[in-house]
Amino acid sequence: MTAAVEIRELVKRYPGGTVALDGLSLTVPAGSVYALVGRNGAGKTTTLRILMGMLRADGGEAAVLGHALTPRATSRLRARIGYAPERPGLYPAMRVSEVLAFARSSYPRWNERRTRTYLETFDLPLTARVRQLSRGQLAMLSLCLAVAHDPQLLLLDDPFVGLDPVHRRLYMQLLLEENARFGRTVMLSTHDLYAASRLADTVGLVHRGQALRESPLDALYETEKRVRVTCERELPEEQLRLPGVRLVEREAHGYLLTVTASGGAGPESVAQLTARLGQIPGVRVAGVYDLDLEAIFLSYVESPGERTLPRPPDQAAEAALM
Ligand SMILES: Nc1ncnc2c1ncn2[C@@H]1O[C@H](COP(=O)(O)OP(=O)(O)OP(=O)(O)O)[C@@H](O)[C@H]1O
Repeated sequence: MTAAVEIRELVKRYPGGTVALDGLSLTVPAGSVYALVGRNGAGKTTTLRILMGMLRADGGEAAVLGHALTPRATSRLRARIGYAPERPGLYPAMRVSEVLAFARSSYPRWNERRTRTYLETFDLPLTARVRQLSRGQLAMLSLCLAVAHDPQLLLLDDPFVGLDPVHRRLYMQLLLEENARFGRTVMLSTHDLYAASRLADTVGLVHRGQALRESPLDALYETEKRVRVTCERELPEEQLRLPGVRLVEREAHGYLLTVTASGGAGPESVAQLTARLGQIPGVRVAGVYDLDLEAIFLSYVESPGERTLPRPPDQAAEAALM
């Protein structure tokens, strides 16, 4: 089996008309740590809930651990999936020990020793009540619950929210260990692009219910670059828009280009693309720069109007209107 999750052309419409998924296709390789990233409302939670069988898609197909997602399959698959939802729905009055006992009764397999070790690692007292737990502590308890039954696949929805940097690092170490030692595939949605870049080997960028880009992280760094060009004379922007050039920004002595190599009809490598740019009369390539995951993310999903804050109302103009 090569894919732990395979999603093809998935569509989900909510009552009221919101199209949350608009033909989403993704492949999560078995054994990978896969980060699903995207803006608020991109469709990440919807995707994970469909994979858990908590929501029905309106179109398309999905397969989890080699099984097509039918209502019968999902109830059986749940024993093989560890799910940590965005907002864990635990009874506030229950103690941590009671939550564990309740969850244990639902699974034939349960690794009590490891669960206890994780609780200790996270300093989670068994006697605390759910309502006394902070947001970060709830996230950690949620992970303990998700891994306790030795699942093959972990689906974690925004797991780092509320974690302090020390706990976030511990949490990431545990995930990497779960992945490396026990071969669990981890698919997580997150806005924490630092964590995603440290953890994930594959990234899926979802935008408005569609996959904008899906790639191994190494390949993403290799193919997404910024190129600074200087121009001897005034040059229309359009001349720089070669295949593979996604964004063109004006600078003092030229332009800053955001480029993607190997993109469809684009060039095969960044070197080829810069060579072609250098052949444009009057253009000199001054430098090629790496991008981190956040910069890559922003270059795909940020619209130009969002880069500047709205201007405060002009008081003089307002006064003149009164
Ligand atoms: N129960 C619902 N009823 C109606 N619309 C919904 C419902 N749940 C989600 N949506 C809408 O579907 C879209 C996708 O939501 P979803 O929660 O999947 O996004 P997300 O990528 O997880 O966002 P975030 O990063 O903010 O958690 C959004 O426009 C959201 O408002």
